[in-house]
Amino acid sequence: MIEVTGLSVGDRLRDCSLHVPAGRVAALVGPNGAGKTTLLHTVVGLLTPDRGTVRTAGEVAFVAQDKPLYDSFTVAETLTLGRRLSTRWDPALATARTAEFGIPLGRRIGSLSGGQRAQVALTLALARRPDQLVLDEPLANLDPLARHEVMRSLMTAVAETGMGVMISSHVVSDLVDTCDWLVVLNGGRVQVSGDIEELLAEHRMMTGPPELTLNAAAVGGSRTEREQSWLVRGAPVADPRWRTRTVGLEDLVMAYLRSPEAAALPRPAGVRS
Ligand SMILES: Nc1ncnc2c1ncn2[C@@H]1O[C@H](COP(=O)(O)OP(=O)(O)OP(=O)(O)O)[C@@H](O)[C@H]1O
Repeated sequence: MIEVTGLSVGDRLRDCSLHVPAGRVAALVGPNGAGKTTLLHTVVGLLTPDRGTVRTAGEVAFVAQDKPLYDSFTVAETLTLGRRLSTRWDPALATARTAEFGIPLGRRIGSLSGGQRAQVALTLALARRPDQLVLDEPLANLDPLARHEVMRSLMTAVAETGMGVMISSHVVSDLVDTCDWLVVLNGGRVQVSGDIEELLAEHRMMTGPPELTLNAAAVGGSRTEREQSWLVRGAPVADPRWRTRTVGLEDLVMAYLRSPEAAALPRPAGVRS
């Protein structure tokens, strides 16, 4: 569970509120400089906000964007350090994961591939048996195969433990199959926070001839000489001259990012039952 209320950090985060229920796998998406890292650092306690509060339940493990590990340590030494720093350390999980990914315990961290380094960083976090895992761009700089492997192994861990995850990424397609909660951050503000299935069910794309007036709550749209298309939140428009189609996660995220003033937040603000 992550509950953020009225959070402000300089002009990097402005009055952010969101509530991710326990056990959810939340995607945190937004353009460069949106404030994703700042939000995650505040959630895990690395940054003190100017205003607002953060609540998390249980043990929180964080994997930072640059996956800080000691290059001169071997994998075994890295795991030993992890064990010394955690009271909940699961040695069997740590050894099984490194074996599963074919990472030799005697190898120095500095000589690992990007994918192996990501898996060691993830292993260090998972072996602490967290209730909430927070990952800042864990897939950055990884090739498509390694991205898939990291996400697959993460989802296996989630299925086994029921822990909550918040994972930031620029690439929505990496998260489509794995996340069930969406947070869109744009210009330091939370634009969207909600259950992905519910969000997709309550939005639709409406396309119609250019002269029609749309009587619905539109997030954003586009217009050509021949037609106009709008992402609409709420009930579909009854007029049969409008064609309606369901939206995917990428359509939804892009529409909100293009309309920074639009928002899809739970009622009452920031709190879900
Ligand atoms: N230590 C800092 N002090 C002041 N401003 C900062 C600091 N770190 C980042 N910023 C600024 O805060 C804004 C948000 O940065 P942040 O790294 O949180 O965004 P982000 O969404 O994670 O971006 P990216 O996707 O590029 O990693 C940016 O404008 C950045 O330049």
